[in-house]
Amino acid sequence: MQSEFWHERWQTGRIGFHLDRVNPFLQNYWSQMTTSGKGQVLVPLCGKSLDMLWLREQGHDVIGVELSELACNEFFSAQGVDVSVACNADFSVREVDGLALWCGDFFKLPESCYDNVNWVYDRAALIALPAEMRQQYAAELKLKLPTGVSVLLVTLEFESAEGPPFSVSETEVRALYEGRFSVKRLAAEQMEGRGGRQEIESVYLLRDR
Ligand SMILES: C[S@@+](CC[C@H](N)C(=O)[O-])C[C@H]1O[C@@H](n2cnc3c(N)ncnc32)[C@H](O)[C@@H]1O
Repeated sequence: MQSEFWHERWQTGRIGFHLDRVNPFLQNYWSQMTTSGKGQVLVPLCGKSLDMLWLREQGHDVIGVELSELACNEFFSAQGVDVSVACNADFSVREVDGLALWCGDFFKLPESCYDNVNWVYDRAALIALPAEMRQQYAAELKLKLPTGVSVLLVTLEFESAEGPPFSVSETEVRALYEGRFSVKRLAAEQMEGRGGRQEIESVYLLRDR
């Protein structure tokens, strides 16, 4: 999936993936990720998701990573926050009150960004990528995340090979992550998706072994 595809989606406002509310799976299942206090949450391919605000409200520091400058600007302007932009490696970085948005290619994120990560929240990141990139994405996380990290992963399954979003089965989640994490499907809900097709939205808890 080329970055141009996503830039164009943001420029033309074709962002049907964006929710104007906090994802209910996050609210319902975050407590299963964390029993101990506050920490840092990495949100890969974050768009301008309100989920990051919710995580911040729980007292966590948040690092979002997003390709689109437009998305990053819209995230802060929607909150009426003026934010300055700094440069770091291949990224522009906006940071306010423990919430940092790193704007650039996730696959080029400096290793130091992983140093203090306690949890990862992935909603519509893995499923935004075609099969080969999903492997690279999971490999990146397995390699760079510090010991003890857990991941809350939200995926979609449906009868089509087209995407994004791409259908990702439980079998694939296990194949991608079981090398390092135990994988538990916490819930699955059937829903009507694009064009009325039947989709299953699942939430997984991945725990470092
Ligand atoms: C399907 S959207 C999901 C956004 C967000 N997680 C949400 O729940 O609304 C995928 C996002 O990933 C971004 N993206 C795609 N490839 C990326 C990459 N290589 N690095 C960083 N962001 C990327 C896109 O611009 C898009 O905003």
